[in-house]
Amino acid sequence: LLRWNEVRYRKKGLPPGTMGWPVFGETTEFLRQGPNFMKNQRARLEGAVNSSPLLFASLLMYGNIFKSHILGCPTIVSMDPELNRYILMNEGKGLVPGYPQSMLDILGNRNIAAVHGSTHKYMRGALLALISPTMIREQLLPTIDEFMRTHLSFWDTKIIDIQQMTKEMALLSALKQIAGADSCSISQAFMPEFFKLVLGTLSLPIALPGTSYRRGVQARKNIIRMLRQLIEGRRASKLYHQDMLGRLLRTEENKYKLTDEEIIDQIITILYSGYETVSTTSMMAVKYLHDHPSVLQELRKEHLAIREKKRPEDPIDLNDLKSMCFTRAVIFETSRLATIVNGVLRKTTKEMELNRFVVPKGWRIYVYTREINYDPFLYPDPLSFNPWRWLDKSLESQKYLFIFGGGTRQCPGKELGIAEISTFLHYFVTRYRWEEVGGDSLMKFPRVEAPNGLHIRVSSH
Ligand code: HEM
Repeated sequence: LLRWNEVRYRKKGLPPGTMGWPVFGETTEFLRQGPNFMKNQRARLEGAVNSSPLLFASLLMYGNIFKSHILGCPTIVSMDPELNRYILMNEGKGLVPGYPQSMLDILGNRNIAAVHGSTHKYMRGALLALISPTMIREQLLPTIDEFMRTHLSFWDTKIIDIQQMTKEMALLSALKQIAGADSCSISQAFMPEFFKLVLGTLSLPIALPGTSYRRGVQARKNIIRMLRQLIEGRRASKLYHQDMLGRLLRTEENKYKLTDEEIIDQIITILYSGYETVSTTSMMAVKYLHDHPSVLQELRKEHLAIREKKRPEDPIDLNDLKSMCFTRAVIFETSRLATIVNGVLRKTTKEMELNRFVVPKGWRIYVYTREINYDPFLYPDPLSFNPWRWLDKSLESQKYLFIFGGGTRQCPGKELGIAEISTFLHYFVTRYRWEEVGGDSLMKFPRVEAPNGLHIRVSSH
């Protein structure tokens, strides 16, 4: 079977690599070995090149790229920073998002990852209008501030699971930005449905009773029902709402006019894209700060200086946010060292040549960006947690920084996400001290997560 599968995918000019078993491919190895899977494949290729001068020459010239069969699809894995950049910058040449079917089914066909070309441009434009710098300054930041103050109340003298807390925080904060005061009435019913939706997107698309996929599809239906009710209520009441939904519904003041289906998928996009990224970065920042007291001390100094100039009830404003240089550095260093995003998925809409190798139509490309986060030339002593390195602003604009993706799909929520995590850290470090209860394990691949939670004992600062 192994041989048959190799023969089946034998085509002149494909990158080197093995295809594993029919159907399953090398998925088990990929998931079990994680980052080592990529390293092992590369080592195997390097071993093979000794017997093939041609392969040696092509690897030397065309970099780290191999073929495999993972997560149900023939896939090219690219670890080559230059090629990764090229792929991200050239969607128009037939390199479109290649996320799994379960994700597309559950997130909707107007979800940003499901649309290309002019529709993508339109949906992205509509999204950017909601989270522009002006919107952040005038509406989103005040909402985030108000939310964080309350969410972070009464944590002292308690043992909390910071993973659970940051997950709820990311979701409820986004929900409040979307639906304002109405979010309070729906949040309790919304939260469990949303968690089911997320699990469904990460599952195999098997619609049998009891599967995560089926539960995810059902959760999508329930979420659509809740959002439709909200939209109808808003239309009936005619009150002016200053939140994202209010803006989406006021077509007269909006350059981008969306149908109700598009509005719903746009809301699900915002909730889904910012959820795991913001929550996991916040959790890992808490973890790294705990393990590095000198960083925590510097961070706390920055936030206490901001608080000193304010009355307790004064919110964080854009000037405060801009002054949080060290906080921003902590967030970048956390994203880098924890590698919150290992890479992004693309697929080819036609056969093409990449780095002199043939990539057939419909193959996935795993733009694997993890390794670049540990490049000793870009980040000296790459395994140490050193936020100070980001105070040199040129690091944020270097061309191989893929923490927020790149090209036409670069994260539009980057500054919003940073604003949320910074506000969370502000109230967390100025109000509390904490220590880990201990014994919790952390998984780094395929997602960063603490399988049994990350428990900390919190006391007032
Ligand atoms: C620390 C937080 C965040 C990180 C690390 C992050 C990371 C990323 C990455 C790597 C991509 C590229 C995906 C791809 O190329 O396929 C992306 C895209 C995206 N992000 Fe974020 N993100 C963050 C926060 C947010 C937030 C708060 C939002 C909320 C609006 C958001 C909305 C999106 C959207 C809608 C896309 C798709 C853009 C498109 O396809 O045009 N992200 N993000």
